[in-house]
Amino acid sequence: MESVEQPMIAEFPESLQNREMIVKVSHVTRIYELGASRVTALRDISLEIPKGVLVALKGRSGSGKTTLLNMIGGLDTPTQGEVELFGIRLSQLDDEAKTELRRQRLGFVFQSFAILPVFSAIENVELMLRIANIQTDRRKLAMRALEIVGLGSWAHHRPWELSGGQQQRVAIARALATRPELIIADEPTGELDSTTGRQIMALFRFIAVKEGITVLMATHDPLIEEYAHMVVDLMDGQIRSIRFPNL
Ligand SMILES: Nc1ncnc2c1ncn2[C@@H]1O[C@H](COP(=O)(O)OP(=O)(O)OP(=O)(O)O)[C@@H](O)[C@H]1O
Repeated sequence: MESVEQPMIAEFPESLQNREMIVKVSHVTRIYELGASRVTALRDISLEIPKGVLVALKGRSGSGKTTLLNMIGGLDTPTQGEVELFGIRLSQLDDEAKTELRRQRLGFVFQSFAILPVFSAIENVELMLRIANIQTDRRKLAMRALEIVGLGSWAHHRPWELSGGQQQRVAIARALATRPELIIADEPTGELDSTTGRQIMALFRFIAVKEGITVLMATHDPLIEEYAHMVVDLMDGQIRSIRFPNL
């Protein structure tokens, strides 16, 4: 495979230069061993992500987006290199500490919504607060998260009474409710039509700007160019460019 010269760290525009960097990826390589064959999913990636921005990870299928999200979310371990979240080196944490860090400081949103059909919208959100071991005010916190995503009046509806876009909003409220510092979203608009997809991207931008929560989303969707503060283009496991289209 042709080797390209990667931008090491983005040259941040002035408005981001004094922000806290909440994610630091340093020279990360991830090689999957499948019997005798080896797949290099990420190759010497370095990247810094500032607080309070919407970051899009773009690239064709197989370019390494999900692998990089898994590294940053502490769900997988680099073959080489280091990931730091909030100044903590993930390599220094055992599995239990990583799980705790995820529960307390990260939120996850997936393409398939993954909300539970037997529970109402608010019960789905409260369940996450219970998992995060939050003992008090769960109903209030869940309602606030549903209000942020514009579903305050749908709190007691069950998923089958909601549209796909509304179900994804419940999933976003669930990720928001614990007040994470970083939300990681893998193709969150992949199952939505383009109008609904746009609304979800605008919502993520709103969450980044108004709530100060960094949102890192992997997407194929070209509409993200209109919403993301920072766009990282991946190709064959390497960063091809880092851009700042909407600051
Ligand atoms: N568990 C695994 N075992 C072996 N190879 C893997 C594994 N996960 C990913 N890969 C390979 O690593 C490369 C990057 O995959 P990855 O899923 O990160 O790409 P992606 O950009 O997220 O793709 P998509 O847009 O289709 O989700 C691909 O060649 C893929 O086949």
